[in-house]
Amino acid sequence: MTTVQKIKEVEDEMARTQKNKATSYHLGQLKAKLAKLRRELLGPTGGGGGGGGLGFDVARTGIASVGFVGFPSVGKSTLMSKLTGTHSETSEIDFTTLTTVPGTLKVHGAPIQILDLPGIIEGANDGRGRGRQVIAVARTCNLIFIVLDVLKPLGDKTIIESELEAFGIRLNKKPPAITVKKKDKGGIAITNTVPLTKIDHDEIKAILSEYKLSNCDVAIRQPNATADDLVDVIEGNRVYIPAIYVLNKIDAISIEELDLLYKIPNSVPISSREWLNIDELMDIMWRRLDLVRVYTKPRGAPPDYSSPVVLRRGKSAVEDFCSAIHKEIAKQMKYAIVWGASAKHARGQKVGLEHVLEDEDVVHIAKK
Ligand SMILES: Nc1nc2c(ncn2[C@@H]2O[C@H](COP(=O)(O)OP(=O)(O)OP(=O)(O)O)[C@@H](O)[C@H]2O)c(=O)[nH]1
Ligand SMILES: [K+]
Ligand SMILES: [Mg+2]
Repeated sequence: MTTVQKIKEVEDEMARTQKNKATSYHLGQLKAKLAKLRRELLGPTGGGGGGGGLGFDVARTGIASVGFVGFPSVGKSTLMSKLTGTHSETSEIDFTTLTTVPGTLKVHGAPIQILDLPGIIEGANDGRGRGRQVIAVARTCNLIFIVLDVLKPLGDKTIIESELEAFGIRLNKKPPAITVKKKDKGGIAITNTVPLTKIDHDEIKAILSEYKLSNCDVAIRQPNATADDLVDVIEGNRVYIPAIYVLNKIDAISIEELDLLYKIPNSVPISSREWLNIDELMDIMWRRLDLVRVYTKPRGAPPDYSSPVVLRRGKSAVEDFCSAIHKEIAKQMKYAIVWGASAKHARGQKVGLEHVLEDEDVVHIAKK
């Protein structure tokens, strides 16, 4: 039996099994089995095929990247070409784009790389077409645009989400607040600071046993933690990426139909052909990228607001700011003065290399 067939078998058995007290151990086992099979499938020697990385290795530029994922002919290339001015072939024929086409877009002084990708279809992650390569590129992006055709958005949305999920991508989600600490002896100890509503001790034990974890401390601080959350923590190779649902081709529907579509969370209706509502899309893109702009203030001169140093959240300490300018600057720095949201007072605050900067802060570096 191939890995794909084994996955199908486990999925079928899960669908047949009703969740209740008596079945939770069994369901826990099945969920862990499924995660292991998927890992096998997606590994370097995975049975899924899909070809090598040909044409998918693009030079990564810019401070952050946005990948366009969607079914064929939803308008990904039309949007990417118009946004970046880089030509990417468009047509009414499916699978027009056959490789990753990169373009650059400057937003609030920050160069953002836009990656137009080939269309994917159901079964992409088990090797159909170039789906696996597309999803592998999406895994490395800082933000994903899931582009949907407004004439058939909901079915497509579910399929794309599950293809990305199966590849270990978690959309619009934070890593679960669960820790699993291995020990040499002592068996299994489960503690929870929140009530367990979606998982019970039997299911937790089944999952641990499937991963041969017979001595460990499990601590659950995640409200409504699920078996899948626990499996994600144990597997450990998940990526958590923000996603925006871009509902394209609104020029083809009525205002009444549009009102219904707005109810999809994290969605933005647009028309890439008629260039409608692109401003809103850009605003939301900027917010979800969550970048930190820092303005440099030379001694005795006003700050330079024209070209910010752009940093990523989580890598926005004064030290990161220094290395973004020149690798020697951190060594030469005596202290920095910071004005803005991260500073304690409006007059400016004297800080060191470890101080974390906020968006639109102004920084002066005093040298030794
Ligand atoms: N009505 C309408 N048609 C659009 C819009 N955007 C794109 N299209 C049309 O949809 C078709 C597909 O557009 P593409 O940009 O090639 O779509 P794609 O998603 O890149 O397609 P693949 O590369 O094949 O996956 C073309 O005929 C476009 O002109 C839109 O906003 N409204
Ligand atoms: K197309
Ligand atoms: Mg295309």
